[in-house]
Amino acid sequence: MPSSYLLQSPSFSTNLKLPSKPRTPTPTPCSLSVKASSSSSSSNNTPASTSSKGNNIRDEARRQYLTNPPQNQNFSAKYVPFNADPATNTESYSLDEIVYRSQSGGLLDVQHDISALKAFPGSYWRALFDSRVGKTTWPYGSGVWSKKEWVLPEISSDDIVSAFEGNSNLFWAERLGKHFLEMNELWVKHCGISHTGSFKDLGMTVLVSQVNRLRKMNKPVFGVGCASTGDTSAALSAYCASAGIPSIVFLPANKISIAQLVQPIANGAFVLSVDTDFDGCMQLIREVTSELPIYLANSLNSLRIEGQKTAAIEILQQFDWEVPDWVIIPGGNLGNIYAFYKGFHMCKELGLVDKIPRLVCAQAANANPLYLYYKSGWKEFKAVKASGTFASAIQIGDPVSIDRAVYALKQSNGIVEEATEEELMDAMAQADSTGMFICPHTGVALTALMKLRKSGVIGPTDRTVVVSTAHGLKFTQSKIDYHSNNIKEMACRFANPPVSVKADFGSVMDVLKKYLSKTPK
Ligand SMILES: Cc1ncc(COP(=O)(O)O)c(C=O)c1O
Ligand SMILES: N[C@@H](CCOP(=O)(O)O)C(=O)O
Repeated sequence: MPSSYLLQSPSFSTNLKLPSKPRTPTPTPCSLSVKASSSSSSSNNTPASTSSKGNNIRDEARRQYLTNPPQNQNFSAKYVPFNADPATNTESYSLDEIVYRSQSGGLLDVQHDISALKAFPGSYWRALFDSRVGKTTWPYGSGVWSKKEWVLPEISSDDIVSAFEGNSNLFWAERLGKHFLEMNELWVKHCGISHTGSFKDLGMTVLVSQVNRLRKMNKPVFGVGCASTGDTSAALSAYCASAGIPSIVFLPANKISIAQLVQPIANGAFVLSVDTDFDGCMQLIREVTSELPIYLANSLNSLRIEGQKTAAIEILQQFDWEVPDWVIIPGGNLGNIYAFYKGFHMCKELGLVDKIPRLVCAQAANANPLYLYYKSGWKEFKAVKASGTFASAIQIGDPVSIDRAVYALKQSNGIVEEATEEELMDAMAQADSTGMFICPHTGVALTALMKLRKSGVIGPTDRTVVVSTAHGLKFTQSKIDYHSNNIKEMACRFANPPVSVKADFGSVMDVLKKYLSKTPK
């Protein structure tokens, strides 16, 4: 068992002696009045959070809305059963209802009024979204809320709880691509460079904003709860704290990193450390939220998907609306793979692009129910008992969004791959050696890429995006274990342990000369 699991107390010790283009706004291309890019705060040299009249950015958004309300915009969204046949389905719910499951017990999906959105051409949406990047206009400075019409079109900007999440870095991983993968077009979408250090912020801003609205409507929501492997709980507690809403998090005891554990504690959440695994916590929170006025924040709640899907739209935007060939995503509870599919699909359906990328979902071999299902030719799904993995945030054996993931993969001609502990840790170390500092889950996704490159499925010139889902700084213990050669039955081929040396000139020179003679120029 990796030693990071043993971390529950901050007083752990280790063998390793490590020192303790913003875009130019494009004019909106149609006569529709769009409050896209009020530039009052940036054009008059006043601080971003206050206008020249002393209003804050929320006040300014309200004033803009009242003086110049949007014309001809009847955008709306509702819950429908996931993958229901639109021709026969009669079941739907307002987003202001508290409902997580369909009548038959299946998943729900947020369905947008596509015909209202289609009243505007793809070129309109592209220009509108592009015009909002790099601004502080409330709420469009967020990469999620810059697509508000496609996310929660009916929520008042006043109710939005946002840390201006999203707009994350999509960078060209030149050396990793060329050196380790013989490919020129490897890109990493760094969703972990975010407010709480993971992609969960994208969905949580949407969910907590809707909760804020529900509470103002006097709906019975005392607080918001989730089960978590560490990232959902961090995001939930931060957004709730920012809105003054109580949060309750169920964490599997001794199975998340110290950095993740401390996040909800610091943000004032009510933290339950439960003696079970994530699947056990998930079961408990589902039961609890059906009894108590605690709103369920896991991605079973389809509101989360609406925020997470914006990362896919961002990728297209960052490539100037050119579609990459492949997008590789690590999967656990499996909401995110569907969120990416949904974002890409909406862009195609609404004419922003003409195709979607092929999706790859990557799982840890120790927690691989989707992989096994895929390998069976989608014959029979069986939940598994997930074992310990360094990719601890995806240690999930009974994913709630299994149906969503299968749908996304089938619709995108997708593939599922898996990574052993050694493969994912080696991949992480290789990526880090090219200047990154990725999380083990991104190591899982990179392993999938390495396998697909080796088998020739992904070609040397294919433009490929690996989604990095969390910040590496949340998972330093795994890196310490690896670079200390401190993992049972793992060769740690790329370990780079520090060299202990006496504090005298001669010893230091000896060590350096040896290093220089061995290191290739
Ligand atoms: C860092 C990280 N990567 C990947 C995932 C997988 O996302 P999903 O559960 O949506 O499949 C999670 C959470 O499960 C995560 O926290
Ligand atoms: N990795 C997740 C697991 C729960 O995922 P969710 O997206 O279904 O809430 C976490 O960080 O808790």
